[in-house]
Amino acid sequence: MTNDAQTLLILGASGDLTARLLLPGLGALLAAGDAPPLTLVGAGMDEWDADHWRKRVVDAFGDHGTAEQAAKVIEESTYAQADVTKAEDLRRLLDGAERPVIFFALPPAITAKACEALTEVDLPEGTRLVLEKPFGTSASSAASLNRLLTRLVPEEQVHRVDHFLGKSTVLNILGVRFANRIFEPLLTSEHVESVEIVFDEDLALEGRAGYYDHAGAMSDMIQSHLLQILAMLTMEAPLTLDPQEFRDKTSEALRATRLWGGDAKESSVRARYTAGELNGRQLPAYAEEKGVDPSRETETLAEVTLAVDNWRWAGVPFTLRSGKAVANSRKEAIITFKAAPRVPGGLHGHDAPNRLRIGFGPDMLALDFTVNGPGDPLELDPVTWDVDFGPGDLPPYGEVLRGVFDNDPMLSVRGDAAEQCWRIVEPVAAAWRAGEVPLLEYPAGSAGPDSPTRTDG
Ligand SMILES: O=P(O)(O)OC[C@H]1O[C@@H](O)[C@H](O)[C@@H](O)[C@@H]1O
Repeated sequence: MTNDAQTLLILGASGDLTARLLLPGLGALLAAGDAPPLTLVGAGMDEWDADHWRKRVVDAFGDHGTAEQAAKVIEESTYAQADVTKAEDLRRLLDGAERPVIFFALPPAITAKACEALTEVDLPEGTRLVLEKPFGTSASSAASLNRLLTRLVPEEQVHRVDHFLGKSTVLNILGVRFANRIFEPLLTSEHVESVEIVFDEDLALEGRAGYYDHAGAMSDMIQSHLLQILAMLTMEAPLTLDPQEFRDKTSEALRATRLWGGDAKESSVRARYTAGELNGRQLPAYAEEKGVDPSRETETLAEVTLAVDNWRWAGVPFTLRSGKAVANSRKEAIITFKAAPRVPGGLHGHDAPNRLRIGFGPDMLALDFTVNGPGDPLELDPVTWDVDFGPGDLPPYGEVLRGVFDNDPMLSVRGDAAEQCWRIVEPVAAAWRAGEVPLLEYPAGSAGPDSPTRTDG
């Protein structure tokens, strides 16, 4: 941890992201004693006084707020009403800030305007820019935003946040693959039949129409988070976790990734939930949720099958899927191995595939395989070995902020990777816009629409 004093300036301080994820992550980091001496400044359109802002911070920090450094940060924290798309307001906010971290907790269009305005401001030494997903809305808008950012600070000082990279089991993929000899030699097209990366949630829209109705499941989850997991699962071993080296490897994997079979009609599914009951809650149809424009045809569940077209993975389908309001929600990467080439005659009874599963909530690792089980010694039975990791020391936003304060961009998405992620999903988005893939329906609280690629279990 660096001991240089820093200022965390949150643009969009009154928003949902700040209260729900960013401040709780900061509180946990401060309570863990892992943050530098910090000044916290909130800025937003709302006319708040400092007391109102501090109360929001206290609420968001929860129990962490009583830790010594957290209490000090709260006490000294200030709030400024500002139009963050105006250079004069940004200049005022940055006046006297030490090595500022500017966190854009804002929608993409406002972030782009705020960055534009920053080109007219002399940025203090050591300024870092932290941008939320979605980073742009297409490969070309992401490329323009990247060009704009290079006019502000060097790439190592740009942190494109993907909080999935701060999740402990996502980071655990590195240890599972590259610190063991057991799994890595099997992770090739010779042994792997298929891979699924599934993040189904029992959460529904939860009042986020303003953002979600313009994003939909593919931009919200697949284009960002699930492609990052795919990159971690398919990358070659980095020499070190030096950010340049690590991100070269993940970018290389993304560059090899394209739509399976090249036809979105065959390789994608889109759907949205209708009314239903989920965990005792009656949910309205998505189209009837407050703030939703039904004519937009926003999907609440997306599934895309991809190929990672390189020597190691050619021929293995990778299916990425995420849905809202799904019952028994699964959050796992499931690597399904090919069957044993031949089971000796005489062994009988069970032929379920071997699987390695990496869970992203609950955080766990499991291996499903076949043994001669109890009873009849020649009858085969399935067994599962699993490891429960429990939560990481810090919530994902705590990890992300630790990287930013330490000037370590490893957990942030590099500019070229952000463009690649859009490039991968664009043929699907185009086919959806053209109506080539039907928008299916599934009742909230069901398992989602039927999909030929689906593995239940
Ligand atoms: O499970 P987590 O860590 O909250 O992440 C899932 C969330 O990730 C966010 O980035 C998405 O915008 C949400 O729609 C989603 O619910």
